[in-house]
Amino acid sequence: MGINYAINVPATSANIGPGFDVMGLSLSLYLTVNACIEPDAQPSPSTSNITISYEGENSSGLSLDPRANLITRTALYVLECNGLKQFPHPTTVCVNNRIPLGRGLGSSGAAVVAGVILADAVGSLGLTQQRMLDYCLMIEHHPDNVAAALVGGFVASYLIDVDRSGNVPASEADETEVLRREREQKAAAADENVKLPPENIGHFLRLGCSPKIKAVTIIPQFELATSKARAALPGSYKTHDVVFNLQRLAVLTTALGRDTPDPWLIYRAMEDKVHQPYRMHLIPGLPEILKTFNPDNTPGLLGICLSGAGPTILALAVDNFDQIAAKIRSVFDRQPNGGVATEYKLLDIVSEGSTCEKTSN
Ligand SMILES: Nc1ncnc2c1ncn2[C@@H]1O[C@H](COP(=O)(O)OP(=O)(O)OP(=O)(O)O)[C@@H](O)[C@H]1O
Ligand SMILES: N[C@@H](CCO)C(=O)O
Repeated sequence: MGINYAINVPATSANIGPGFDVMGLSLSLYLTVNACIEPDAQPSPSTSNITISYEGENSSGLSLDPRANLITRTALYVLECNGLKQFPHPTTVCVNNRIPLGRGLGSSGAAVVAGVILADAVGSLGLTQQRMLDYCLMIEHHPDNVAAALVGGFVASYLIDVDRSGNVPASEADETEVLRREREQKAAAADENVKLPPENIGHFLRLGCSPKIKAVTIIPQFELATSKARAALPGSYKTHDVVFNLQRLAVLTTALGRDTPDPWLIYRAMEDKVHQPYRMHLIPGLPEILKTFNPDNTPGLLGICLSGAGPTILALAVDNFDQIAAKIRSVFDRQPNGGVATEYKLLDIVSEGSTCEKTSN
């Protein structure tokens, strides 16, 4: 007899053009984590009592060490914050991940959300959604992906400006994710005192999104680490560029929710001067894609942008999905040195966020 938890977390596309670190859309592509514990399971002194298996995207490249794997490492952090040193003994965790890694579809955000929900489930912590978001934000320092993955739909979010580490200056929020992960791993290995997240760090609002809109995602077959794409951004911006984005973002928050989406209104509202211009050199074909396709020459298209930190291209559309995908892919095909191989996924924007279903057998 065991208790099973089936956790489902959607992929997400962050930014949606001007909403850098603000906006996220949840998409019909999932990370699934099945966890099984015995009903009378007890905390165990050793991490070896948890078994992890993984199938799906990049199945050979991820660590199955519970202290290194992002899902279980996050779960351990949340358990430790709540006075539980380990997973219950024995715990088996089976991960099935359909979200490509390092492509701008929120794979790390989904892993972090799954880890928080996993801890909540196996530790019977009773965390509210708001508290879960606090934990997520201690790991993934920008709220756009995790908020959308947690609550679903078209989501705007902001962070309260606090020192999330409890003892590290807030400026470390800007360290690269690779460095941050190294620091967190060292801290975990040294079994330092675990810092509880401050309460209510992240705030979000679900916005309207017309059910007619689908996400055409063109996924280049190379990874781009978010840390690398963030390192390409400048330290300061011209007022004109910030105003350019603010104007568009304000319009975008409402434009996607209209019953009949206005293609040119959305197309212009998805332009950006804060992150995409600085990431062009990392994604061959991106400049041409953003410059070439518009609602006049590409019927059905509403708007086009880099998905998250890239390299995936997100085209929001109401019709002619396959034709739009073919046009974007052809730009990647024509890139020098044999082109850039891509995959195409037509995804729904899902209004349901993460779920956790409990069953006994
Ligand atoms: N299911 C998973 N299990 C364990 N680790 C994962 C999982 N998914 C992602 N990761 C970790 O997150 C890394 C990718 O994170 P990164 O932030 O670079 O890209 P992304 O989240 O896919 O893109 P974006 O943040 O732009 O949407 C992977 O290399 C891996 O270390
Ligand atoms: N807002 C983030 C999303 C990627 O996780 C970025 O563009 O860097």
